[in-house]
Amino acid sequence: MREDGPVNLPLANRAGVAQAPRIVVKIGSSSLTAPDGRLDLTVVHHLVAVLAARRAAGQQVVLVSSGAIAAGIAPLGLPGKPKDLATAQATASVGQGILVARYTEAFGYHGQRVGQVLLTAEDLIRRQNYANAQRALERLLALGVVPIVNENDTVATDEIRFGDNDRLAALVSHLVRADALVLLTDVDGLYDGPPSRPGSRLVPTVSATSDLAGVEVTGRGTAIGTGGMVTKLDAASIATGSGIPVVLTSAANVKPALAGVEVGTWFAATGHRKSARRLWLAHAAQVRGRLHLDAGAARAVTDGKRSLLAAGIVGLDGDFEPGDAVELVGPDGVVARGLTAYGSGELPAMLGKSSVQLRGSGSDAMPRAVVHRDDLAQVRPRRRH
Ligand SMILES: Nc1ncnc2c1ncn2[C@@H]1O[C@H](COP(=O)(O)OP(=O)(O)O)[C@@H](O)[C@H]1O
Ligand SMILES: N[C@@H](CCC(=O)OP(=O)(O)O)C(=O)O
Repeated sequence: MREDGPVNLPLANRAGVAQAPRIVVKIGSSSLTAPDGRLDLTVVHHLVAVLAARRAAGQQVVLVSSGAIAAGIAPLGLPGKPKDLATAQATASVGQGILVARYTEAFGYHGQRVGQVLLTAEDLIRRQNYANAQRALERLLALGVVPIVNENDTVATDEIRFGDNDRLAALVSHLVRADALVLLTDVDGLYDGPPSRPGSRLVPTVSATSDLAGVEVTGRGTAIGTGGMVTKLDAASIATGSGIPVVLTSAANVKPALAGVEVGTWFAATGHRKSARRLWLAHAAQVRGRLHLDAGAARAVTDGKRSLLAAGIVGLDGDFEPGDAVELVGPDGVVARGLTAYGSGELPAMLGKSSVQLRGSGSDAMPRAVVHRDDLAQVRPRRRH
């Protein structure tokens, strides 16, 4: 297993993708769906031929594939993508089997095996589940198998769904310590405005968040896709922020993209690998409540990366227990997420009190920080869908 600790330097450019030992490739529903709404087998066969060639060349590949709902629509005779959760779950249940059967056949044609891995957001929140998923994926890769990952749509509930597979792909890239993430969609890259608008231009490289200033993205994708470009930029930010560069391009460009040719948009790695725990906290944790901070406390947990003390908390909402994930909200909005040391029952009596006052009140011999800095993850302002 790729253990925590020193890792290879992030790939410096697209050319490195061709030699990267381990890559995650994500394909969206919009690319896998033919105009009549059915699974487009031409796309599946083209994708598989390219991935199988990479495998044969020694590269380890994890495929995150959407398309379960799309593949279930025609067999169930539905008019389009279901709107209610229960029908979407049922459609995904029918479609996922079909999808994996097609991948199994297609990879089988190239003499390769696949393994289905269905994950829920919970699997990336709970340490035990995370470790299990990591172990299973590592073993699949060691056995030469191509893991095919999707969200476990049939059991995922509305509250804690990824919904789109872009963020799931970014978190899986972190989970398997991939060297690069390749996001395949129905446009050949990120444009500075809606691609359908005349005059919009391809953005070839994003090296820092400032390169996105002036780029207009929408959350509207195709009728079958979810999240549009917004979730892809979120995914790119999760991956690059933890040291994994991203190539975003069309499914038609998969071959040149994996060969390291200059296609699509390259998002350079901007950060270093984070602990899995911080990444869960920032991007996957199910939040049980909110702590409202005064300006000084908001600054201390962001700029100073200090622990949150009761003295800086002015209010709270939600019903949470010690150890639950909560959002920390400053005067200008959410600044961080963290694991609280106190539940919503005992916190109100502590608000605004200094550690000395709390010691005097006898509640705790040595009051702890409400959120210790090791249990804090900063949240970057999120784009609106
Ligand atoms: N600035 C932009 N650059 C590129 N595509 C964009 C932009 N803004 C919105 N989009 C839309 O995002 C869509 C891709 O998202 P989506 O349909 O959710 O794909 P997928 O199913 O691959 O996840 C494209 O069809 C495109 O129209
Ligand atoms: N898990 C869902 C994917 C949802 C979805 O549409 O994702 P995406 O096309 O990646 O935006 C499915 O397989 O249908």
